[in-house]
Amino acid sequence: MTDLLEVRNISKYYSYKNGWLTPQRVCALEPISFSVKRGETIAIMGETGSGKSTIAKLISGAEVPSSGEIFLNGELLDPNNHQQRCREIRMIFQDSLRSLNPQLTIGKQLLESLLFNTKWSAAEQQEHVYVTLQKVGLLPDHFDFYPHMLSSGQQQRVCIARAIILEPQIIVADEAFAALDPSIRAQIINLILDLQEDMGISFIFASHSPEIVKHVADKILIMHRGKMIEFDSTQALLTNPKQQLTKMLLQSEQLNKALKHTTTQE
Ligand SMILES: Nc1ncnc2c1ncn2[C@@H]1O[C@H](COP(=O)(O)OP(=O)(O)OP(=O)(O)O)[C@@H](O)[C@H]1O
Repeated sequence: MTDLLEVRNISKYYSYKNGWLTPQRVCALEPISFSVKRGETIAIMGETGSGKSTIAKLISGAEVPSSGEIFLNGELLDPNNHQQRCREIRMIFQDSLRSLNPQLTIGKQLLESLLFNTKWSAAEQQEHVYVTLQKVGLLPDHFDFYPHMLSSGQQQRVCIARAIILEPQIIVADEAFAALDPSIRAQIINLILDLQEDMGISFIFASHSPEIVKHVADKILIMHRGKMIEFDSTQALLTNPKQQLTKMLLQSEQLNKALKHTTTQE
């Protein structure tokens, strides 16, 4: 497998004003570098506030890095070229279900990306939406449904349809499936694995769930207070973690919840 994505020394600082004081600078992410191969799945784990979402937003182009560069197939990605980024790298957000417009039918919402990013005829666009609905396990009839007419699992399938409709090379998901019922979550994860196999998409996802990470990820990146403290294959981190935090994050869901609780109390 060749490197599809290369992240080189990207960092993120936020500035915010605190009353009349001089602006404060927060380091959300210290410079990190890693690469992702075609078809590979990378999980990002870490406590709350460790920088997982920041990495997801920088890769998807939702935020501009303070330093560093990102290369796709060896080509430098321009942080301000949103059209290039949104074709090749798609993001599924934490509150993806709320990102569906309640006033537009599913078909119209899926057509939007095609209108802005392709020169296809209306008939070609419509046909592509039907094919995409089918790929995520929905029916052509769902084209005319409004979001409230679908179950949460079906709505999540629509979010995945929206992510794959432009046939991207990478999907970035930020805790996108955490709110789903466990049985639906399992179906959605399996759907993503099937799509990944069919379409050769690389998948980068932030997650607090060791169960999902162990099931899905080829490699795991461990974050702690804005720093990458470990990055290795899932197997290597399960059998020989170098950091105590890695061990704890990969232990059971219950221990993980306890860890999350103690870190938020700090
Ligand atoms: N827009 C912002 N302005 C100021 N600080 C921010 C901003 N976004 C994130 N941060 C800070 O950057 C750090 C990393 O945040 P980030 O959201 O990446 O963490 P996370 O690991 O994704 O957390 P969670 O698991 O809760 O989603 C935190 O200290 C956060 O408060």
